Amino acid sequence: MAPVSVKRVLISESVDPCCKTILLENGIEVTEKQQMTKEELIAEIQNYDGLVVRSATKVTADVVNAGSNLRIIGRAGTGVDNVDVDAATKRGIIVMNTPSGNTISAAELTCALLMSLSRHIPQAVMSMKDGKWDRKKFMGAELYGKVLGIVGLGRIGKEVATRMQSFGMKTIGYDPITPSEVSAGWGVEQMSLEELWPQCDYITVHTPLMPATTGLLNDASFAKCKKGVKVVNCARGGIIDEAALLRALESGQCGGAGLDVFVEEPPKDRALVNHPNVISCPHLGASTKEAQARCGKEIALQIVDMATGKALVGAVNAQVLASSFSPDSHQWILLGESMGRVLKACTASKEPFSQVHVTSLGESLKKSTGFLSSAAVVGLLTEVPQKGPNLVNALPLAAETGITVQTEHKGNECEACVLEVSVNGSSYKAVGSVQAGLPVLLELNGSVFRQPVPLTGHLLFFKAANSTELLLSVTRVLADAGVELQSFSASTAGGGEQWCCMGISSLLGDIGALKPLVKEAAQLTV
Ligand SMILES: NC(=O)c1ccc[n+]([C@@H]2O[C@H](COP(=O)([O-])OP(=O)(O)OC[C@H]3O[C@@H](n4cnc5c(N)ncnc54)[C@H](O)[C@@H]3O)[C@@H](O)[C@H]2O)c1
Ligand SMILES: O=C(O)[C@H](O)COP(=O)(O)O
Repeated sequence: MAPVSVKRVLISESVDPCCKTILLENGIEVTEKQQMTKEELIAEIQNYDGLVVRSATKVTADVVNAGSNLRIIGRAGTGVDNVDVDAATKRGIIVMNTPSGNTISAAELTCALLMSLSRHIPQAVMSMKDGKWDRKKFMGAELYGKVLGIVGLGRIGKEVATRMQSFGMKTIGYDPITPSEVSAGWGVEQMSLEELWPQCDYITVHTPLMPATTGLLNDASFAKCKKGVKVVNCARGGIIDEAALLRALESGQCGGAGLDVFVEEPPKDRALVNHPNVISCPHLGASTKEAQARCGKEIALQIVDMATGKALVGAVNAQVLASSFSPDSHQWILLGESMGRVLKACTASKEPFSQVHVTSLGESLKKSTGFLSSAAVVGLLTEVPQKGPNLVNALPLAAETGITVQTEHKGNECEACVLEVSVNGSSYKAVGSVQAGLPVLLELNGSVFRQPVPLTGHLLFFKAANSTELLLSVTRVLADAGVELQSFSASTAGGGEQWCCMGISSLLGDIGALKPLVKEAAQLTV
């Protein structure tokens, strides 16, 4: 992928200073502005091509759309639920995060909340500060031998499990994606939620917030738990339904809750925070020097790597493009885009395409089918290079306009890209490759070029009856228009007609001058 130009970055939250230092060292201007209102952020964002946030900045569709120059939104941390990723994708903006930088810190806070719940440490501290010496009130229970249910066995869930096992807890869990054999390897027996709820003395949730996990612990699931179960949420507010939790605390069904996150942050409704059996923190899971240093450094390096075309790491909305950063992928991307543009120009019908089929051929292109199809769609949707969709938003935009894009890979001796499009029941096809480091067209609508056509500069394509006069007549039209002929390739003649392509010094002012000589003609710049 061509480097994504990032010259000015806005950091809108307290991110470790190493982030700014790394960006500055790599020639990227940095502005730090914290606690902006939504309106201030909308007014400010148009001046930047990069934005770095944590969880407090709400990067809504309004903010994304106001960022007319925005190319990258970097999340120095894990959750991207404060970023409208769909809106960013539609605008061709890459969203990236640093998901492992704060894993240990979030896991340690979870363990601290579990321990505090078992021994009422925060409540005892408050009572001491209040001048009391109350030894009876804070009778606790050992964690040793108790059952901890872990819902979500990803990075943090795993670290919590191994730490709490050292306290002698039995760890059971549920995760729809992490295989049971994998979690068994770190001591977590998996089971269905129905089986899990009644066994747990403690439950901790470590999933992302999404429709399937919103209200995962609700009135119905609390009812299935042991009376007095204690729960921890260090993931996202709303995974444990807050109203159901309050009801369970009041009835005693829930014996205590440790909360680091809330549906609304800071929470205006203080009922949970003020409940005597609730201990809470103001979203401190990632607030350690180490986690912040890691996340700040990682997001800065990821932005620099992307801006220099070295690698795309941590993208949450453009993973398919990660392989587009390999050294020789750039020419294949240019090929895909150019083939798209050629096919669009040389398609008799000017109706929008309904179906696009991209096939990559050759073992070395196995991982390139994703970005080749995005590149081809960019070419099909764009008249002028660099203006319009990019590799990030091409496929979502195609889907939005009703174009079906299919991709396929076939093992083959030669590397090539085959692009087929359908419009109004007719199909058009181009075949291209990269030869000697240059994108070339090999075949157009069934006509195979005798010499591969270099896809660069201004190109004039025409289809005409095979005749010796043709070339002379066309060059005369070019000369009359002051246009120089730079290269020429013709296809083998099929049915007496052939496709020809001329590299020309500039586009013809009026392509209509060729009409009496040819059956079809199109010119474009690639
Ligand atoms: N409190 C904090 O400051 C803090 C810090 C870091 C991360 N977090 C949050 O912690 C959560 C976990 O982070 P992580 O890095 O471990 O993420 P992760 O992606 O590594 O793990 C999440 C796991 O949840 C599982 N999952 C998805 N849907 C599920 C479902 N319906 N039921 C059960 N499991 C399901 C996934 O398969 C995955 O294994 C995220 O919400 C993240 O935003 C909070
Ligand atoms: O998802 C995360 O990384 C955590 O919730 C931390 O958020 P923060 O960076 O705002 O502390």
